[in-house]
Amino acid sequence: MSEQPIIKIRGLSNSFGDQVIHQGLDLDVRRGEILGVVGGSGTGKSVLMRSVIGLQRPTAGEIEVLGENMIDRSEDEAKNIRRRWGILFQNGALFSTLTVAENVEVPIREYFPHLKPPLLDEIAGYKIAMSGLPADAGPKYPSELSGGMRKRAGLARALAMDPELLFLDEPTAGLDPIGAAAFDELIRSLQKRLDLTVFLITHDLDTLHEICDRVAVLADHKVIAVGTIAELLALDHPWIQEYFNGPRGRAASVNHGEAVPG
Ligand SMILES: Nc1ncnc2c1ncn2[C@@H]1O[C@H](COP(=O)(O)OP(=O)(O)OP(=O)(O)O)[C@@H](O)[C@H]1O
Repeated sequence: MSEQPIIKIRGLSNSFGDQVIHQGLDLDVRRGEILGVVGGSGTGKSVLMRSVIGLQRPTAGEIEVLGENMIDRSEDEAKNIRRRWGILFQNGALFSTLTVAENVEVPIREYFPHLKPPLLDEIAGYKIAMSGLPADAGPKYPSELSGGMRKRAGLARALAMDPELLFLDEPTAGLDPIGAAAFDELIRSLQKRLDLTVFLITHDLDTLHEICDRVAVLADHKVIAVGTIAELLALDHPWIQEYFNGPRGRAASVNHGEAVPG
């Protein structure tokens, strides 16, 4: 794993009216890692992700993604960077009037408008299979799929353009524990196979233990700590201790065979 950050955030501030969300937030995401982002509800995890992908204009700060400055880019420049990442939004954000295959084809058509259906279908079929969906999922509409299958369809679309970077917003939310564990496994295996860097917002302690290389903690308007779970546990911050060392945190540690302090 290289030390060169694939996402570099410095001095990021975001506010809505009087409500300060981020102030002076710094964060590096290293190439090839799965970085988990955690924090209490409303601490601004989604706003952080939206800032990085250019959907939220920060009030101050610098954001570099894949070596490119993300602030004040022209639409053409932004489009060129966007094709290098994939995003799985919390609810899957699939177009309900398109089939799964058509959903996967949306970004491909945007960048390669001249590709003909046989090739488009072939690429979509490949991404659908890669996401662990059966081949017969392609012609189905999102409403015909289970929640877990919809997530996989969203993932297939996120992978459509062979991204280097994947943004996942609470990918296991709403899945049963077995479905969530299977989805974790899928993310880990895809990350290895495709050499992806993953920015992953989650509340799921099992996901953090199972697949995250490092975890960034949002509190007090910034990233207060980033490291492995063992490194975070060594810190004396009340939220971190409560989160990882509370009853659920301890159960997750035990389930993953880690030593639980005191
Ligand atoms: N477009 C917006 N306009 C005004 N306020 C917003 C906007 N987007 C987010 N907020 C506010 O910013 C705060 C942070 O929101 P965000 O969704 O990033 O939190 P979060 O950490 O992802 O929370 P959760 O864990 O509950 O999903 C919230 O108080 C939210 O209401």
